Amino acid sequence: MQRDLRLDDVGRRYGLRGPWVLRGVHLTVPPGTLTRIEGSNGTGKSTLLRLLAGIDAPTEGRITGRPRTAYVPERFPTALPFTALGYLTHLGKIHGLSHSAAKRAAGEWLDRFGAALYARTPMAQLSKGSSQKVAIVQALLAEPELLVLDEAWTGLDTDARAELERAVAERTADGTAVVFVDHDPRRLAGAPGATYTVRDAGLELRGERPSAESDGPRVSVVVQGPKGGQLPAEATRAALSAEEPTPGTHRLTVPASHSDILLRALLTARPPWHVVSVRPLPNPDPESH
Ligand SMILES: Nc1ncnc2c1ncn2[C@@H]1O[C@H](COP(=O)(O)OP(=O)(O)OP(=O)(O)O)[C@@H](O)[C@H]1O
Repeated sequence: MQRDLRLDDVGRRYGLRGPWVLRGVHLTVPPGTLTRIEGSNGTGKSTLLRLLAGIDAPTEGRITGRPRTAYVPERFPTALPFTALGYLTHLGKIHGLSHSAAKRAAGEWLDRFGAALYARTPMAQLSKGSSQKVAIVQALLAEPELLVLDEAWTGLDTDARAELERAVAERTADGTAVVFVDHDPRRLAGAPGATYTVRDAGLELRGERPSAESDGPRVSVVVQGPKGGQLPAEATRAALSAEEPTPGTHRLTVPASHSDILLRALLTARPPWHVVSVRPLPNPDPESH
């Protein structure tokens, strides 16, 4: 994603005389950011995500800077005459892959989400959880610059939920913007980004670092690097805080969902950094916030 996606004075209502579901919305989504959208039921979260995903158009206002976008809708249509693998291979080809590359990528993603067993199951026969995995894989296969996730974790098993958090962290580290809605306030808590609340048809910025230091699981990573060495930029971005207690030794605090990214950045740096310890931190007392 090269530039910001911008919503300028955007409004949406359904029907000529319907009430404004959204009005006067200004939102900027920069590359590589993670944005959470929250709000009570029926306030317009999905409407906003559909506008961001580009599958719906605003009634008024402008949306500019649209990047290559993928979307996981709240309800994924499964009544399609394909097997899971056939459908994903087809989509991979639409995204420019050869047949064999599309099939391989689709198979790898299904495997990563624990759905390889269902690769040859007709879509219409998939369980809710498995079809949700197909919905997620179709979005990730597209290697989007903007990924829009509407309750994408719903219906997933524990491993797949963690895998989706990892995939989101990987994508944001690679410059993809991710915008998501999830009913669980702890989802991706502590990951960098902003949280907006949809209320009274408008959008309120709740915080630049949603529940960051407050309630997300965090990990402390101690590393040693070359004398006077700068931490890799990717590692600094993933970290919530960094200190250098003794010269050359750095202690980083990172959301647990981003620890893989941090470690990869440190270990693949040239020269690589030495990871001294990785330990989970106790969750801070929510009462203290
Ligand atoms: N296609 C549509 N046609 C008419 N009204 C719609 C349509 N989609 C949404 N609405 C209305 O717009 C309002 C906002 O709906 P939306 O689904 O965007 O909210 P939401 O915050 O995502 O809700 P939930 O938390 O229940 O998923 C609701 O009153 C809904 O009935």
